Amino acid sequence: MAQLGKIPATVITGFLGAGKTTMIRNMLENANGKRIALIINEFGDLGVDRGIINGCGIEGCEEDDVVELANGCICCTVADDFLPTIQGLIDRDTPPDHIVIETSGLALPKPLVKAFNWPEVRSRVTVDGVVAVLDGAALRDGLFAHDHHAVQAQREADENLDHESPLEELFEEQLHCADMVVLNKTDLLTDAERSKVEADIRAELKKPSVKIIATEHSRVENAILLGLGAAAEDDLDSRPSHHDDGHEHDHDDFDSFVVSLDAISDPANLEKRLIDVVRQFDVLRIKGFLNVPGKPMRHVVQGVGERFQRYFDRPWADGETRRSELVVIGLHGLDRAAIEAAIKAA
Ligand SMILES: Nc1nc2c(ncn2[C@@H]2O[C@H](COP(=O)(O)OP(=O)(O)OP(=O)(O)O)[C@@H](O)[C@H]2O)c(=O)[nH]1
Repeated sequence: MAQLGKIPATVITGFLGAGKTTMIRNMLENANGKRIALIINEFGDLGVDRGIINGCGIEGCEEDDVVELANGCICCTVADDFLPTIQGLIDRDTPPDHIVIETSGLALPKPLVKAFNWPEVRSRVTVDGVVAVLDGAALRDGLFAHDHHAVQAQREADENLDHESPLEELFEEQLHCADMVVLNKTDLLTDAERSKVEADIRAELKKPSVKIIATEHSRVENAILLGLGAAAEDDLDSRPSHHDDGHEHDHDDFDSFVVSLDAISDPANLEKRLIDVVRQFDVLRIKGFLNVPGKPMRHVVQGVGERFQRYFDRPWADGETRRSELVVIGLHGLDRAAIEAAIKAA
């Protein structure tokens, strides 16, 4: 048993807003004393996901068990950022029982799995499994279609679709690298839609052994999620990638920036403007926090495409500056000035 004594690491991939952070929160809430360290690969320079996890108040979830990678792309920062981070975790006096890595929704998973073959890491950690979280509602809406002929035909028929979007490719990378697929947001699907989406995913998967688990709010038992024993770092060949020829992906495919706002007294009105922004520009995801005057709690905003959620998540801490900040993530070439103006328009 080559894996004996190694710390298992689970890599969680999935497109923007699929439900990765939600899954991690569930996992921490049900850790049952297992010490789980989290490595979060944020896209953009505002640690929103960290904020959501740290604000959770989950017992046993210690502040220093959450480590954030500074740069948005793991595959380019493996040596400078990721390896030292993982080394730091395993060199602790009490190393974690399990390491969970949430990749940015736009990251390629395979270079990350490859990084576990780095000598000092390989001897101590194994990739227990790669889990792909998928947004069932987005798939139903055909946002990441698998039928390339249809997509191509659609592109040719529609002048607005002339650019070769890298999104399908990224989506395939995540599926092909996965040991388990979590089909999330099934509350938004009918039974027939769910069967269709599952069949589409099954057709795209390369390994018949990969299980597809349908979930609402990313609820999967830890016993199912953790302990897959995949040793993915030894099994790279079964995970085909568009980038296996060494061709680097183009980091300019995506943009992200932070918009700082004044206090927001009417979040519902702001949401309307955000939906307009998503409709007008190539924006994929908007998320962040708002300072609502007169409210003791921080207000979270989460947008995936045109679907927005808002809620008060926790009280502002003593000494914490009450701020309103949103991260906007989209395809390269976002018109930042126009988007900022549209968001701020009274
Ligand atoms: N209706 C519905 N909403 C969900 C479900 N799972 C998650 N959401 C919502 O979808 C939004 C995105 O969820 P997250 O868990 O932040 O997604 P993520 O994959 O971490 O997103 P990124 O960090 O942007 O990549 C949040 O508003 C969630 O509350 C689900 O099963 N059904």
